[in-house]
Amino acid sequence: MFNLAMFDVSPLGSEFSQQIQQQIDSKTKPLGALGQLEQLARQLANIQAQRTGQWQNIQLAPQVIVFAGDHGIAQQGVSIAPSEVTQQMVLNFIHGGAAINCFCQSNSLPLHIVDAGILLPIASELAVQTDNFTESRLGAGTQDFSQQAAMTLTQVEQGLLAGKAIVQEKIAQGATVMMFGEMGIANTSSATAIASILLKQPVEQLVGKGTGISEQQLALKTQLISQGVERAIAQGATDNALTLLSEVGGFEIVQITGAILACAQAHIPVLVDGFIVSAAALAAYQINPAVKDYLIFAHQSDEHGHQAMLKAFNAQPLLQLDLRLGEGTGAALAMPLLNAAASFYNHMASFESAGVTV
Ligand SMILES: Cc1cc2ncn([C@H]3O[C@H](COP(=O)(O)O)[C@@H](O)[C@H]3O)c2cc1C
Ligand SMILES: O=C(O)c1cccnc1
Repeated sequence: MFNLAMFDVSPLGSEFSQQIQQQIDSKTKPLGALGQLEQLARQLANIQAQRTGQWQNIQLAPQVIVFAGDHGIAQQGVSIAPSEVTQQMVLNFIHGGAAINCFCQSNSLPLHIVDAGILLPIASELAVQTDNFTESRLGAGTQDFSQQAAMTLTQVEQGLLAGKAIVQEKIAQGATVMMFGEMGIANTSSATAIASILLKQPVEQLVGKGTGISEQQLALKTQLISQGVERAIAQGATDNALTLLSEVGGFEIVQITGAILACAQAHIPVLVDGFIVSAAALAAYQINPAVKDYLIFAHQSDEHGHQAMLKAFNAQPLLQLDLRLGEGTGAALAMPLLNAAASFYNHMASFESAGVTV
């Protein structure tokens, strides 16, 4: 039987905080001079200490996982592209040609692709041959959430567990920091609906142009999302994350939600990408607010509503590059900053060892 207690997360404790702060303050620099990198080092060291008891040396073994899913609402013309592009992009990921492939390559990040429920599965011969690919399909795309629930509660539960299982496998293989990406034509509509319900803000304030739709399409998108949001709220989505995800979620968003919860549960930090992954993070936060302690926000997306989401987490994102792509690209681009935080924390000389007297 599915039980949300399977996603229990404990908040970060403070038993190591003093030693960690002392290590940072002993470094040969004015107190606090490494700014946000110091906060990053504190968070990374603390999470690792909760997991392993070891706080002196931050070890980062990153993993990027991109979840793909299709969305029924795409049929209404709320994106620049049709749903078929989701599968085409999954093939592009597998063949190494997408933006996320380039940034994983340039930052030496391993990339795994998950079919969480795109319209048509990729050819089984290719799926079998590709060892960085997992088939974890909840269906052939969701229903159009402007008209009816996107998926059943059973699919939500399966999706949360599937995301958790995928992450657990990567953790068992040694990953210690996780980045999630997504691909799914029209998934900014789903993410906007989730944000509107959880932030209790009207769709008009959060909706954006996604892939770059026209003003006319934006008006239609706003109206359709609002219809779905209204129904979801009537069904009790405001106080129940499972209802929320079944009403307006996406297969990739649900699996990312389960994956984020599983990371927090295992004391693994998550470097959160843009608008869609942040919506999954909001859903995870609704299920268990303690997840917040394990989240690091990579960047502020150019998608209109992302700022409001970041504000809800009281987050200061690491980068602002006007990205509006998803795929995990913002997270992959921010990973060098985590490496820099670990590097100064692990290797910088102390006043004592360097003989520097201030
Ligand atoms: C070629 C192409 C590659 C992409 N890579 C990420 N997205 C991004 O755009 C989609 C969300 O925007 P919307 O809600 O407007 O459809 C998602 O697939 C997201 O990952 C892409 C979109 C396209 C067209
Ligand atoms: O920030 C994102 O994740 C995003 C924005 C627009 C389109 N796709 C993704």
